[in-house]
Amino acid sequence: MIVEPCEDTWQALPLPGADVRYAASWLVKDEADRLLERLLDEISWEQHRFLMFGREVSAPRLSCWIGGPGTTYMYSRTRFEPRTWTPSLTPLRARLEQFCGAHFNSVLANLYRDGRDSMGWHSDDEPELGEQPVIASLSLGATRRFRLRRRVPRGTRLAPADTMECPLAHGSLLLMAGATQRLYQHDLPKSAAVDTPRINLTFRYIHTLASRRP
Ligand SMILES: O=C(O)CCC(=O)C(=O)O
Ligand SMILES: [Fe+2]
Repeated sequence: MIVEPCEDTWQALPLPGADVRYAASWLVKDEADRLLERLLDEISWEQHRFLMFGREVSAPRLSCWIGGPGTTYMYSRTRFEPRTWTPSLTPLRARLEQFCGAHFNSVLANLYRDGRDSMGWHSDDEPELGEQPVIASLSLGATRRFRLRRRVPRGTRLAPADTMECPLAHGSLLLMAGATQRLYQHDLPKSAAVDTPRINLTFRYIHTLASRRP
């Protein structure tokens, strides 16, 4: 499938020290609709399990880690071997590389089946992503609340006003670059009112580190 981004411009989010940009309708609605249908079918959705406080837990969403050879990804002390690129994702990756001026060799696909699925606060700061990762995040389906907040030392209180919210619309693209992961965390909270699915694709570049853990 050829994905033709529509003309759009970046809107920078006012987060000191970070580089976060949002393009509200990177894909026109028809293309976004078709891509959502294709990906629901094409991706082999799995429930990832990982360690949290020493216990194995199931992620509250379905996921699939996709990439080329050597793009093994470690998070929460769990190792994910990549699945291969799918027919819709290959041309999409090329378009995104051109639009963002960056290389991507992998993508984490997440499927939030409805508003009960979510993702907790985290930064995408694993060593294999490098010092200043460029992450392109494409959203399809239900609009969900994406939040960002500054990383602060443990025990520091943050006021509600310290959290910025950016609803991610069907066909939108969010780019996180520079010091964003080092300085900020993000999450996708549960939303009781949402009863339709959403797919999010975060395109990344995995560096092969000589010192990687086995
Ligand atoms: O679903 C989203 O918009 C966020 C996904 C995310 O943060 C991630 O995959 O690391
Ligand atoms: Fe993330």
